[in-house]
Parts: sequence; structure tokens; C-alpha cells
Amino acid sequence: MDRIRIRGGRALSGTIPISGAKNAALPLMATALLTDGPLTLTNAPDLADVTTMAGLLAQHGLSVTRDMAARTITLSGGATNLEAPYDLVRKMRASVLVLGPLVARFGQARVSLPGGCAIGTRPVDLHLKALEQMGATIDITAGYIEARAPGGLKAARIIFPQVSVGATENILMAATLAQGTSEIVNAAREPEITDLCACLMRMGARIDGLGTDRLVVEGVPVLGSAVHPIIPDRIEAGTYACAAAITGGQVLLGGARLDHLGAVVRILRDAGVDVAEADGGLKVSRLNGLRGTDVVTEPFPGFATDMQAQFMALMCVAEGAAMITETIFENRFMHVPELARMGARINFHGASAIVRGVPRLAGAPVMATDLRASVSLVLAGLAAEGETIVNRVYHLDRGYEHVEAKLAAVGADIERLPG
Ligand SMILES: CC(=O)N[C@H]1[C@@H](OP(=O)(O)OP(=O)(O)OC[C@H]2O[C@@H](n3ccc(=O)[nH]c3=O)[C@H](O)[C@@H]2O)O[C@H](CO)[C@@H](O)[C@@H]1O
Ligand SMILES: C=C(OP(=O)(O)O)C(=O)O
Repeated sequence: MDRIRIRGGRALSGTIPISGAKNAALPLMATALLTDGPLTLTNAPDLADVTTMAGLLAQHGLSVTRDMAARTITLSGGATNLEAPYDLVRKMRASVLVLGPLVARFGQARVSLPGGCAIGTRPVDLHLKALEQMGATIDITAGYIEARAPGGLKAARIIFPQVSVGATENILMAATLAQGTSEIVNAAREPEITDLCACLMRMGARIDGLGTDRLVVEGVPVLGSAVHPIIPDRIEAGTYACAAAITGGQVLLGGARLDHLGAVVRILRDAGVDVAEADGGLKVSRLNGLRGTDVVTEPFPGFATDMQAQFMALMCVAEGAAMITETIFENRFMHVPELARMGARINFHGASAIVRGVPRLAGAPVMATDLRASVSLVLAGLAAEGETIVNRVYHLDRGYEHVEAKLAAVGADIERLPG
């Protein structure tokens, strides 16, 4: 297994290009099941999760062409196999996003239940209830969701009792081919959902209310081909903003968008980080000390759960204390004991962690069990005295394109050690 070695203490300086967003790319790829295509996605990131999704769609029978140099993925052909197997779904929870499109287009699907993961239980009951409201029959058999809607899905008014990104995406995709006009109330408003709406509309879908919590979808009989650019990854941008801040550096995040970062920008500014729009992206610098700043994770435009671990790493070297409350996932503090091994002072109880800043972290061998926890250890390593070895780099490869090359290019002393 590959590892990453970091020798900390260098302030970052230069430009970091931000890749296409993982959490936009995966649902966008699933939309290819709604059409014979071709659907071409540009600005596609080179990530393990994109490869997993490409593999899943290929096993459904789609033709998948990936041009790494041009950063495009082209998907075409209808699904011939309506089953998403456990081995692929278990690897990547976004696989469950094939459910809505398959039932909407083919009237049936058999998709493994994703189960939980290192950050929480990850239920899909909201997805299933909404599909039932749209006329599907759902059975859970041998760990699989079996969905049937032989006459096609019917439009419905879906009121989500809580905001769910995945359920909004699944039902939005399903509603594009349902008979009649659906309404999705209390829809998630993440930029990735607006991007999904934009792509579906390019394919011929009729959707109103983009960027709001009420989406209205008028079903159409068929969707066609489209070329769609994937939005820049706001979580990658936020992560590198924290990298600049933790090292006392100054970077330009190439292509990053301020309006996609929601509360993350306000919180970074409160903590003493300068974030400003600049030609070609966002300029992030930190010239003075960091201030302990409280944060609560919330759906967009609140502070993203996917930024919680990285912000915690930053708070480990801030002056004063910060209370970090995680409201989305019940177990998203796996980075805490690893950061503590690097000298961080953190106590947590239930959903909240109190971080008391220390002047300097110390390098150590560390490992984490999920993507954002792993990158928080990379950030800590950039600021720590001495050498940090981050194990289980495959978590990082799920969501960060060439993380060590991007950081080395702006002055970090970081390299990948092949396993
Ligand atoms: C609202 C939110 O911040 N969602 C995050 C969530 O999306 P993801 O789509 O994975 O999760 P959801 O947005 O669906 O989950 C939000 C909350 O709803 C609950 N839930 C969800 C579906 C369901 O059927 N039943 C149910 O109870 C979840 O347990 C969770 O507490 O993880 C992704 C990966 O980290 C992030 O990119 C998303 O920003
Ligand atoms: C946890 C994440 O992804 P997933 O939902 O695929 O597990 C993430 O993007 O931080």
C-alpha cells in the first residue's frame, strides 16, 4: 500500500489548479443511464471513485470512454444489466445513485444496499420512500434493494423530512422520466445538485427552481445526448485553502468559486485567513496568527461536513479553543486520535470536539479510515515539525487528484512512497 511522506514547515506559495468535483462527477455519470446518449462530461477528475463509477456503469452495459489527456468521459448505450453488485456499491456509496435512473428508464433495478462506512450508518430510507411515492414497489432481499415500476414511475410531491444530498439526486434523476410533474420539497441545495440539474436540462429535462430547496420536474418521455462541464471541486478548494492557511502561505486556487464554498469562506475569514476572488480563482493567504473558531456542519450553504476534518487540523494550531460540531454523520471524528498522535489537544464527546490550539504539531506515522480524515492528516503534516507518514493513501486517491504533486508544486516537501 502506498504511503505519503511529508516533512513539515514550508509555507506554500503558487497556484494549485482545482480539478472537477468528485461529488458532482459521480451523479453526473449516473445520468447516462437515463439516455442512450452519448453523454460527454468534460473537466473530469482522475480519481479512484470515478474509475469505480465507470466500472459500475460498464457492468450495467454502457460503453465508457475515458480520455485522460482531454479530461473527458463519454458514456453511451442503454443498460442491459439492471443489477448493481455488492462489491462495487460497498466500495463507493455513490453507487446507489444508479437506482433512480434505472427504475425510471427500465422499470426495475436490483441494487445492493450500501450499508454503513467509517463515517456513519449512511441509510437510504429517504430514497426508497420517495421512489415508493412515485409508484415503485420496493423489496429488500438478501441485502439488495429490488425496485419495480413496470408501467414507469409516476410524478409525486416528495417532501423530504430532512435534507439529503443523495436522495435529492436519486429522485431528481428519476423524476425527469416520470409521468407528470414532480415537486421535491426540502431539496438539498449543494452546488453539485445545481450542476446535476444543469446537465439534465442539457439532456432535455425540464426542471425549475435550480439552487432552491424546491425543485419542480416535468417528466419527459426521453432524454438525449449532451456535453457538460463538471464544476470545480469546492471541497478540494477548501482543503487547499486550509493547506495555505496552516502553513502561513499564499496560494491561488485556480478555477475555484467563492459562491460554491458557502459558510466555509466566512469561517476561514473568522479564523484569520484571507480569502478573496482573484483573476482565475481564489486567492488564499494567512499572514498573521490563526484564531480558534467554532463551527457546526450543516447542509449547503452551511459549513460542509466534507470540510470538518480539514478545518479541525487548522484549529489544532490556532490560538485559543474551537468547538467543532458534526451534525451530518455520527462517526466523523476518526481523525481525532490520529491528530492527537501528532500533539493536538482535542477532546470529544458525542457530536462535538473541543480543540485547544498548540504552537506546533509534531510529525508522526498516522493513518485514517476515510477520505477527508486522511487529508486532514496531510494538512497537519505540512505544518508539523519533522516527518509525517500518512498510511492508506488509497482513501486520498478516492477524492484528491494527484494530491502530492499539487502540493509539491507549491513548495511542500511531500512525496509518495510506493507500497
Ligand atoms: C447534507 C449533507 O451534508 N450531505 C453530505 C452527505 O451526502 P450523502 O448523500 O452521502 O448523505 P445525505 O445528504 O443523504 O445525508 C444527510 C443526512 O441524512 C441522513 N439520511 C440520508 C439519506 C436517507 O435516506 N436517510 C437518512 O437518514 C444521513 O444519515 C445524514 O445524517 O455526504 C457527502 C459525503 O460526505 C457530502 O458530500 C454531502 O454534503
Ligand atoms: C465521504 C465522502 O464521500 P462518499 O459519500 O462517497 O463516502 C466525501 O466526499 O467526503
